[in-house]
Amino acid sequence: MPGLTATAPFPDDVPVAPLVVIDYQLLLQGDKTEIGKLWRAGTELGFWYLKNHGVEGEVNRMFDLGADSLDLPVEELMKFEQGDNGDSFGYKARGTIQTDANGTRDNVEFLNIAQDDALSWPRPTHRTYPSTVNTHMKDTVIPFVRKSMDVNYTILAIFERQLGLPRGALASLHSTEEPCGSEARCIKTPPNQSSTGVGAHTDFGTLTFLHNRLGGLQVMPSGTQKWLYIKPLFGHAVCNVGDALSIFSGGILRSNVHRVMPPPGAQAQFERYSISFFTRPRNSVILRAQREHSDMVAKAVASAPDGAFETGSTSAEWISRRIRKLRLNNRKGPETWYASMGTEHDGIKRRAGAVALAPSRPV
Ligand SMILES: O=C(O)CCC(=O)C(=O)O
Ligand SMILES: [Fe+2]
Repeated sequence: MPGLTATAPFPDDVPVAPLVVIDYQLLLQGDKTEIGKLWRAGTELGFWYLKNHGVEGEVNRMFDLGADSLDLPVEELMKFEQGDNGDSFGYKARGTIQTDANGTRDNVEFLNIAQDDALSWPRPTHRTYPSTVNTHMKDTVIPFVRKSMDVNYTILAIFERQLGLPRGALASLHSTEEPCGSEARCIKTPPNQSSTGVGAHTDFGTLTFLHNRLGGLQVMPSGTQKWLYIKPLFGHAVCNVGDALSIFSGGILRSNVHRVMPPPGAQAQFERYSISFFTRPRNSVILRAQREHSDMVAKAVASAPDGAFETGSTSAEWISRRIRKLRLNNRKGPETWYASMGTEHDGIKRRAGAVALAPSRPV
């Protein structure tokens, strides 16, 4: 199926980000060198590849499910549209969100399936989904969600230890006893685009587990003004830290700015799909540094500007604000775009600066 397999090679003449490769099996074995590599990746770029994660089969099935679902007639998909109130779950139609401060329309569509709806299936916790999702909930979505949760919780437990937090301090903020914003996502970008797919952003939540076959994802390393492609590597996931985890850690872990551009070179002529899983905190968790529980986090907060990492916002409010402000129907001017921004942008860390705020352009 076009876009589902890499039908053209990733070009070798575009700038590429030097992500480290982390071996998930070594993490599970408690390998100290691998844990050290993960810690450096989490605190420096905030992105890394993950190999041997054991979710390859489920990911393949999610690519098929995503393509089948986003091939449904748009009138059918529109019955599940996320709307303008800041809800994430459901279908996001093309052209409904802005990709920069000028209000440039996006060209991607996606389907978000709540972790809670997968776990409570067949009873919906949040909402219902298109028929393709229902048909494959048991054999595809639920196994993908469960395995992705295991991967992200394993990484979270490592960061918890490395940050000097007591056992369970981060895990308890992500327990399933309360609804949360965690979700699986399939994104589809049409072929031969010249404009931005997903504008510069940080991820809203804790950890992202992403699967790409075509290029297009770009990251801007901190202290630079350069967008670098993340080259898809066969069987390797791309993982990254989101805002919530950056805030919990007092900024020690980095939630880096990234965006999705058309696939580079000959890959541009194909439809692009991506599959991701976002772990996010329980809805009522307040996004603030966990400084009472860790000297390392307390120290990081002490050296940051007053009030940094005290958002006063619950996880649910944080996500809802950011999605609401992205929707073009809610746009009042450039300030609506700025209000959609997360930790790299809104003054909590002041790292990426004005560059990430500028309209996105292909490199
Ligand atoms: O499609 C991709 O490669 C990444 C998408 C992304 O950054 C997101 O959905 O948050
Ligand atoms: Fe993202």
